[in-house]
Amino acid sequence: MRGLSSERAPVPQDPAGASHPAHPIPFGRAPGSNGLAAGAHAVMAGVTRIFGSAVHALGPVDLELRRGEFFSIVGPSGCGKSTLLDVLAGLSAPTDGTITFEGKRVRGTVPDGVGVVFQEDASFPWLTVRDNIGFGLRRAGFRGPEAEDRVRHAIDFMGLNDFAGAYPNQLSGGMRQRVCIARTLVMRPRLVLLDEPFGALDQQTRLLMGDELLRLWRASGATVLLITHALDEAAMLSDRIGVMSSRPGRFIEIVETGWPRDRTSAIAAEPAFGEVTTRLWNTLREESLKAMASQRRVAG
Ligand SMILES: Nc1ncnc2c1ncn2[C@@H]1O[C@H](COP(=O)(O)OP(=O)(O)OP(=O)(O)O)[C@@H](O)[C@H]1O
Repeated sequence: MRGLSSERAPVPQDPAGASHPAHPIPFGRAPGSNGLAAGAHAVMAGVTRIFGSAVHALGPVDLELRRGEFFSIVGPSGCGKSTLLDVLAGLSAPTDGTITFEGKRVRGTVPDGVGVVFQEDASFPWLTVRDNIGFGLRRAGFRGPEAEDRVRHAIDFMGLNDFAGAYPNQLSGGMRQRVCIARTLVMRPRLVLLDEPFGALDQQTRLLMGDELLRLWRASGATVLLITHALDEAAMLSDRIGVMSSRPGRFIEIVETGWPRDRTSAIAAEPAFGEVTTRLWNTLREESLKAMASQRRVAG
């Protein structure tokens, strides 16, 4: 296992070096099987987002996501994390700067190959688990045996076999979130953006879901960007963690964990895990105090 390393912005350039999964891939393809060279997968260059004339929410931000990596973002509340994700996904236009995904400019719409999972339970209450998971496929015109096969695999992979015909109100919060994740991943995105997907879950379920997310990440070969408030979650799951400043959010440190690709939540028992979380907290503490002080000024 490599040791912890950390650096201050700017973000380094490096090939992905992702290993190929040895088992079947229910949700996607092996890294590189789309014919694209390893390296930068998505790039934000000089990106800012200003709301109206007064709220400078983000940036300037430079970020290079490496193909197949698991990258998490932590930062003080209100620093612009969700704004960054929205802009990267093409859901919101940047005020300045450029975003590219697989070498193409992102403008106005979510590019083909990008999937987004939000914190709030986005399952459709009137559809069964099976139909929820197949929703995007049907909308994209996938029908017949291939679509059915993908949905069946997804249900199986997520351990939802006994609930395929159930409705969301018959499921636990963790299961509903699994349905939402499966619904995104069944589209086989090459870049998955997750905004606090486990925010509403209890600690135990979060840990289990984290392991599941790692399993999916390995199986799909996708690049993952996760936004989280939980430092231990970021430390446990990620290859790299970007720490953002208080608003307007910028990257003040990128921590590289050096975890092996086949890691699980058991990594939390390693001494190096404590080093990662301590480093994150040391950087974040000062920024969180700044954010709280400025919120107090606004309130007062
Ligand atoms: N549509 C909008 N119009 C005006 N201001 C906005 C809008 N969306 C976000 N903001 C502001 O931009 C700033 C960043 O918000 P954002 O939601 O990106 O932060 P965050 O880091 O994700 O917050 P949290 O950690 O609390 O979820 C905040 O001050 C927020 O009030």
